[in-house]
Amino acid sequence: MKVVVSGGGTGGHIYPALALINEMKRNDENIEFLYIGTEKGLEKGIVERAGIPFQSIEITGFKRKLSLDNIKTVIRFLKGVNDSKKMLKQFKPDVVIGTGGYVCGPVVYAAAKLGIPSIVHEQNSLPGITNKFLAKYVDKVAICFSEAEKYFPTDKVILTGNPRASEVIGADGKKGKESLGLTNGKKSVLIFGGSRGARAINNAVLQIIPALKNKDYEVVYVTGEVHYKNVMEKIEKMSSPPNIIIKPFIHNMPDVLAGIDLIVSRAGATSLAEITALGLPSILIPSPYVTANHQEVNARSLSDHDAAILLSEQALNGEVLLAQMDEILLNEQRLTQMAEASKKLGIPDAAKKLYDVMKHISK
Ligand SMILES: CC(=O)N[C@H]1[C@@H](OP(=O)(O)OP(=O)(O)OC[C@H]2O[C@@H](n3ccc(=O)[nH]c3=O)[C@H](O)[C@@H]2O)O[C@H](CO)[C@@H](O)[C@@H]1O
Repeated sequence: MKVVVSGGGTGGHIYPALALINEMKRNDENIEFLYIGTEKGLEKGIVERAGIPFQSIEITGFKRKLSLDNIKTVIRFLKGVNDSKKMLKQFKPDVVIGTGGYVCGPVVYAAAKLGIPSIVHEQNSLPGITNKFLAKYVDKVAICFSEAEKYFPTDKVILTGNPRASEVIGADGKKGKESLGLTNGKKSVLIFGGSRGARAINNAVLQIIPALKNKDYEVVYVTGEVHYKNVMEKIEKMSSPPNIIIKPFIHNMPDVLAGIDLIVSRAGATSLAEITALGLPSILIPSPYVTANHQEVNARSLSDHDAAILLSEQALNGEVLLAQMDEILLNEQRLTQMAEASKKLGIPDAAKKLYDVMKHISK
């Protein structure tokens, strides 16, 4: 089988694609892949690092308001469709999948127009503009939250979950802890702001660094690549306690997640799929800067079931964050209750489900 995968911009669209690729490779050793992304998104680095053949097209997203930029975007979209058609005709895939981000627009549209079986994977509970547009042309729309069902044609939509959930299930928590130098048998919390980091979360963490010194738990704090230098400059001026490990980005996230007891993060859909697959309690601070506030909807799907605490960015500060971390991490019963509630929401066999749909449409 030959498969084209396209998805990009941020980790939330790229890691599900790679998890699916891994699942397909495990089941079919003759399978061939081509990943189509952009040069500018995070996908180029992450996909090439994973050793998957990568080609790029140029594309930008639509502005919500009418503008000259939108005309340029339409021109770029049409050029993207043309370039994608050339790549598809050359590679001759049996099936094409888009996992989100602007780049999938021209790639999946081109596939549908060439009569190649196609599918989009929507990670969020509120779909993005690209997937809503593509739903008209593709054979299937795979979703991760039942809340997303109503936005797509009933005969096309199917709940598969997010393939990253399957990937983290098989991860090695002990290895993850060792890779960061965490102590075995000690509780730990991982704080990160999605795949790119979040300034608001960084500011709150900076306020509590001195207070963390007296805590009987360890903290892994991921700043996001672009914020790392700035955060470290501030941290160097205070004395950072030994129970905090600070990183710009974590490349072995499945193993790390499997070894952690509590998550503090944004509410990106792929992170949530990982958290629920492993049954991890979380404090979620949805990004208010995303389309239609979709991260809050994602977060509610966990907090409504007591699997997570939803903390708005407006209410976020160091004191509140520390109090909530203590409330969960220092109370074994609370930790267990939240972990169980989280686990119930996970779809650990998502990768297999999605692969089955792809095999079905490619025949
Ligand atoms: C600002 C924005 O538009 N964010 C969107 C983006 O978020 P974002 O890319 O932040 O997505 P998620 O939080 O869903 O996923 C992040 C992914 O990166 C991984 N990771 C993160 C940090 C790190 O150091 N190492 C690492 O490997 C996580 O394990 C996860 O697999 O895509 C999500 C999925 O469609 C959406 O729900 C988010 O709203």
